[in-house]
Amino acid sequence: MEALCFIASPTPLFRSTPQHLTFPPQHSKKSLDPLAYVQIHTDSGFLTILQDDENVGGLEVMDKSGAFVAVHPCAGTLLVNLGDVAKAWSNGRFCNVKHRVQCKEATIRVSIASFVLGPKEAAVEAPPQLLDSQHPRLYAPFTYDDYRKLYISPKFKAGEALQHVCTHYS
Ligand SMILES: O=C(O)CCC(=O)C(=O)O
Ligand SMILES: [Fe+2]
Repeated sequence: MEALCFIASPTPLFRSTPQHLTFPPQHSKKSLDPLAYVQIHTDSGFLTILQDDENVGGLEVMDKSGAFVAVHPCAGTLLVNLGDVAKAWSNGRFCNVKHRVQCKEATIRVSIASFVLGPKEAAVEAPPQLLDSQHPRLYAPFTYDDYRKLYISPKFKAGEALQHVCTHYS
């Protein structure tokens, strides 16, 4: 059995890597959740447009209390969620939702994720209009490529990488 995650072709703002998820989930580290197709994470880019499997569930998003809420399959819909670049650019106003995909059924699960990442070379930084004395800059400017290196580091397993580009003001 297997689950497939097809990902759209790259442009400077729109880029990704194909994933092929097998059933049962296979992990290199025993400490990881054995029921997860995709471990808890935030997406690294600005936003993700997801066409999930219309029949097989498994996607769960974390609410403000830290509890996971299932996103049930809904035919004919797309799901959009914001990622780390959106949170940094908005100076914390947009939420980079934590989510995971749990293995609920021994069957094929197909999802299509399209990632809008961020500028290829320019820095991601909150514009001056979003900053004032009540809202000091929360994140040091970074390029998406540099941030991606931090994001994929094995040190950050659960969507915590963005915390490491905080400025000293926060
Ligand atoms: O397949 C899904 O429902 C979500 C996949 C996902 O979270 C991702 O690729 O970042
Ligand atoms: Fe994701």
